[in-house]
Amino acid sequence: MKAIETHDLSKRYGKTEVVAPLSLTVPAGMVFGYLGPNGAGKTTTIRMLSGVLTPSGGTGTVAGAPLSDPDAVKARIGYANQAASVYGDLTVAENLRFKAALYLAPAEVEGAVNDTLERLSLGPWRNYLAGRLSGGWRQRLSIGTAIVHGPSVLFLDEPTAGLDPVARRDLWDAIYGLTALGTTVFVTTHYMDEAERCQEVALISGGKILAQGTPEQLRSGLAGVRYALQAGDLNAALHAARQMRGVEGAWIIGDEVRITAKGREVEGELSRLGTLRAVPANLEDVFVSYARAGGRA
Ligand SMILES: Nc1ncnc2c1ncn2[C@@H]1O[C@H](COP(=O)(O)OP(=O)(O)OP(=O)(O)O)[C@@H](O)[C@H]1O
Repeated sequence: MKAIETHDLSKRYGKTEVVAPLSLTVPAGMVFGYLGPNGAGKTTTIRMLSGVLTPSGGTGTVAGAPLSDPDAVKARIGYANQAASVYGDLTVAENLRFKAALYLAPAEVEGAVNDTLERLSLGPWRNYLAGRLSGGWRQRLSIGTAIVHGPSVLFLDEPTAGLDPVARRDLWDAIYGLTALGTTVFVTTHYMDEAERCQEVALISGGKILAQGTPEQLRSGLAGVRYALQAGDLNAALHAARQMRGVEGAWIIGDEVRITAKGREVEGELSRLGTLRAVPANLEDVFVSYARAGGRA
């Protein structure tokens, strides 16, 4: 079953096409990553798919509801963004109850609140003021308010922005937990390590999808070879590598120079600069490669 399906969905402001005709299919029950640089059109796409922004063209269905019926879409989806929209002067349970009461019959509210507390491990914080929660737990509550009415598709717009690495990891565990009951999670992120955790990703740039597939499919489909180079003078090694024919790109990561080359011919020349080893491609390599091919380095 498809959780999201669009045909040529687009958005323009005046003459500027912010989202080019987008035909996207997201299977139900997975964590789907929407990955792209600032201004790529991620938030605009999410807002159209959530029924809060009217598309300029195209059609689509989300959780079985047509985008032409935004109220039906809104009733079936949840939406949380990086701003962690919760009321600081209400407790965790009160925040959930407030949101649930907007959508559910009075008799259903308390059960929905308790389910949500359990699904997100928020039980111990039930009577805590939301304003006193740490950033990670506040964001978790924000996700709770987005799922308390039982949507089958959840949109998360950069949910981990500004969180520390431990809070990010914990939040991702919670996001995964949501798919256990069949919720589809459509999440945007800038972080490549988070994209690796998605079951499927779409890479977008300039409002267009550059590639879509599982992280493994995208990595294995990449041309060229990649190396990590250790050298005494990293800057000198970086500049020397960049001068070589056959080297497509080089940059410093930590205490190594990471190099993308067209093929293995350049290996001998590179190994004269320091200790060289071949390394597997990651999603960042995939993204850079597609962005270059699309004319946007
Ligand atoms: N209301 C608007 N009027 C005109 N242009 C807009 C409007 N909203 C967004 N844009 C432009 O559309 C483009 C895409 O914006 P969008 O917020 O969707 O990108 P994004 O991928 O979510 O970026 P970020 O990662 O920075 O949040 C940007 O160039 C932005 O300036």
